Amino acid sequence: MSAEKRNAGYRAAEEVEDGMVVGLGTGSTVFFAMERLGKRIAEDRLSIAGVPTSYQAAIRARRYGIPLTSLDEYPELDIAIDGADQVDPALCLIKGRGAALLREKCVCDAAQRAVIVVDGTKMVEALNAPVPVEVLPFAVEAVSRRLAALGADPVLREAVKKDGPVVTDNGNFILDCSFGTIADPGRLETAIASIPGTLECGLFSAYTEKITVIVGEEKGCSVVSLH
Ligand SMILES: O=C(CO)[C@H](O)[C@H](O)COP(=O)(O)O
Repeated sequence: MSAEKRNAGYRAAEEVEDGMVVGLGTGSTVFFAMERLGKRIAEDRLSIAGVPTSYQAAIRARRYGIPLTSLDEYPELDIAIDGADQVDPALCLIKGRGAALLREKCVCDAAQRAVIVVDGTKMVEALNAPVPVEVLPFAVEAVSRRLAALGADPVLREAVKKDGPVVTDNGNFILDCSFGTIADPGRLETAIASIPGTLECGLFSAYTEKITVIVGEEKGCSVVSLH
């Protein structure tokens, strides 16, 4: 599995050109892209700045020698590189296993292009994984009821190595919501977004035109886009 992830990440790093400002996603696959970018900075004098989507991404980027900046400094990014949990044939995504979906969506929205790095197990005919929803703790019960009315059975994500719920980098909770097979991701995303107290959900259905998916294979990778 890590060979596939490495191949996808390394290939994504080749999409980055000198002078670019790069959104840096969260997760094990995108870290390979960061590792490669760090190498290009050190060996090829690549000059870039990264906008990290989480504390974890920021820590990794620093370790690899990638200079960091912010979305305030650069509200428009040249490119974002990120992972995903599922990708459907229309290039709609489910993200958020790492609970970084809110900043990841801000960065994806701000980027001219989004390069999504996955292994082949993430490519599905229809999205059916639980959708993470970032929720204001104040409203968690009310939001939970509204999500249940949409057909989910929301589960408050529990932390590992900490008692109680996961608290995101933004101070919020995560509800993991299984909807079964999602027939219309855009419609569901809009319905979830309309619930007061919901910050974001892990459905990414509005960026299909600017997304390129790099699917890592045992040897090499394949590239999927709608254009
Ligand atoms: O959305 C994410 C974090 O919130 C990740 O990008 C997604 O979960 C993929 O992670 P990995 O590359 O480790 O499989």
